[in-house]
Amino acid sequence: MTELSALNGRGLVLVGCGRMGSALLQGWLKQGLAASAVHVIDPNPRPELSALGISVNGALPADPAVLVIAVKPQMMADVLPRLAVGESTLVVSVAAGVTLAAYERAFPAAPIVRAMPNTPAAIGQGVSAIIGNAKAGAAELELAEALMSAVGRVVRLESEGQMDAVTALSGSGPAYVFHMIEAMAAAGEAEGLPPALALELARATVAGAGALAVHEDEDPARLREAVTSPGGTTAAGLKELMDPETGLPPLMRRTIAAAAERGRELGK
Ligand SMILES: NC(=O)C1=CN([C@@H]2O[C@H](COP(=O)(O)OP(=O)(O)OC[C@H]3O[C@@H](n4cnc5c(N)ncnc54)[C@H](OP(=O)(O)O)[C@@H]3O)[C@@H](O)[C@H]2O)C=CC1
Ligand SMILES: O=C(O)[C@@H]1CCC=N1
Repeated sequence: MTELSALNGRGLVLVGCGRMGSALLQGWLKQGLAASAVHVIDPNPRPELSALGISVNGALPADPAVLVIAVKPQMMADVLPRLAVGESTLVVSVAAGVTLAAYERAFPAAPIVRAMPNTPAAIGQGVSAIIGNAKAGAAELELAEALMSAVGRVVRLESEGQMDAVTALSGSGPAYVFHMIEAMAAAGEAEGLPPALALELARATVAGAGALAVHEDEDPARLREAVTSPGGTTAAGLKELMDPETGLPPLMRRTIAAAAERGRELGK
């Protein structure tokens, strides 16, 4: 695995240091990237960046090792024409929707990797999918993997065509889970629980179930069955939740289809 300290000589430029950019940056600094090697471009940078010794909105290195783009897709038309890198800089973008072809028009010589992380990256528990363009060889993909591994696990995609579905599933997915916590808590309240207790139980249940789901990669269907006593409470609840017409499967299908479609629109 590539060590991020290897970037300290030529440096890394981060364009957009909002929620995702700053989560990534924290991970990189923990993994040995020197603050003095980081150059952030952001219109409203957090004051602590300069205090850490990071260059903020200053002169950029002529030939950085990596250029990371973490601005909103809608900003891309403004941002890309202002940036220029050559063949020896790896471009990594985490933006939803925006295609490798769009980055290739801006950086025709560069190896380019699209990455799709998610917000658990902020605590090192994200999952990112990556896909590179034709100029991104094994070394560049390994470097992109090292960058995204700093904030969680990484999967490599077989084709860029999978990226909108990935974005809809794992990129947006934490929001669905947070909404499930909200919905479970509201339902607990409706059954008579005090709001704070309902929220505590919902949050702890999702956290515990999530931890169990990744523990030894257990099959979620088996985990579900282990909760479900024949003729018991879970079976009664799941009869509603798993209803093929009105339950979670068709709702999740529509949810992820809508998110993927939005990714395709953002890429146009
Ligand atoms: N949030 C998420 O869960 C995920 C987001 N992403 C992707 O990450 C990207 C960033 O999203 P997120 O971090 O949530 O958004 P944020 O709005 O939190 O971050 C974007 C940052 O870019 C800054 N910015 C705006 N214009 C420019 C510019 N011209 N040059 C440099 N920086 C600029 C913004 O500043 P200001 O706020 O002052 O405008 C902000 O700090 C998006 O493309 C999104 O698709 C990917 C996976 C998950
Ligand atoms: O909502 C969005 O567009 C971004 C991409 C995935 C998560 N957040």
